[in-house]
Amino acid sequence: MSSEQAHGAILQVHDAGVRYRRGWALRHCELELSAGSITALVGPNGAGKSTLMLAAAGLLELTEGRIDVLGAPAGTSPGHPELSYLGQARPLYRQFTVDTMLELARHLNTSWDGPLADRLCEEARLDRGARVRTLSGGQRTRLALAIVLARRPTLVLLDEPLAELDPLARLEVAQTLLAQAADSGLTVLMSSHVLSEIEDACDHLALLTGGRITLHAPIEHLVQRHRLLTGPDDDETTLATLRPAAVEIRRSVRQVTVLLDGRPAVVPEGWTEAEPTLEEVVIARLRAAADHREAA
Ligand SMILES: Nc1ncnc2c1ncn2[C@@H]1O[C@H](COP(=O)(O)OP(=O)(O)OP(=O)(O)O)[C@@H](O)[C@H]1O
Repeated sequence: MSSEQAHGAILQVHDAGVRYRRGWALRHCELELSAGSITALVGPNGAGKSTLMLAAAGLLELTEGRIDVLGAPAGTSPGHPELSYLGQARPLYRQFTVDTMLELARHLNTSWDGPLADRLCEEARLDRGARVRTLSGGQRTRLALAIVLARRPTLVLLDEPLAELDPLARLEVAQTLLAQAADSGLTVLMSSHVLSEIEDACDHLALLTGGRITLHAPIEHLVQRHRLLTGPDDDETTLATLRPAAVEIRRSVRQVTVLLDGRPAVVPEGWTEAEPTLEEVVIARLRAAADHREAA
């Protein structure tokens, strides 16, 4: 075990930048994942999530900065057998049956966990004799996930693994990832637009906006540290005191709602205080980042 793993940092992204022909997709990006964490990578379309994961998987060269995976630079030849990456295009042979696909994966991977692959396929109710091309999008995702996890990696990078899954399948995949993290210390970074399921599947959230990680925290802390204050929209004096810690101020009919990064010492008279949901915090942060970019 390397010193980085001993300290718990499985993935370290330092000042990473990727520049495509049209400009920077990632810039000054910092992120550190500790062992056994399951992190949701959330951000608007085009924020750089896939780019970050491709670079961490060693499939895309950084223009600047550094990414270390398990203590060695990403992309180090002959690659990291302990890292599994699942991109949005699931890497399966369409003509193969589920069984042949699993057999091939078993031959290609020295650390193949057959019983785990069988259990995940059973859980996904996959017909082992069915050809991959006849599977639905969600079933293909489940098969690809079974193969990725049965390789027994230390770190998995999953690009939108929940996108094509029905609500029950999302829950099952979430439970599988949580169990793997708890049982074998698996570390997961998964991009997702499905905010409602993130709380079931992940314990950390990293927000990627404009090519940088702008927020990274345990989900529990993230929700607890914010407060939603609602009051009359003509109370400009109170609003002025709240503004410095406000992530977002939204006005509706005769009311104003302020999402505060922090807790007010006292709730102002005529105002109510509530704990926001994770979705409210993330949406407010995404809107604030979009407004900031528009104003720039
Ligand atoms: N191969 C490429 N060549 C040129 N530009 C690219 C390439 N891949 C991505 N980009 C650009 O880089 C930026 C980040 O793209 P990326 O796919 O990483 O975002 P994303 O956050 O994964 O988006 P989404 O949520 O839509 O999947 C975008 O502006 C995109 O147009």
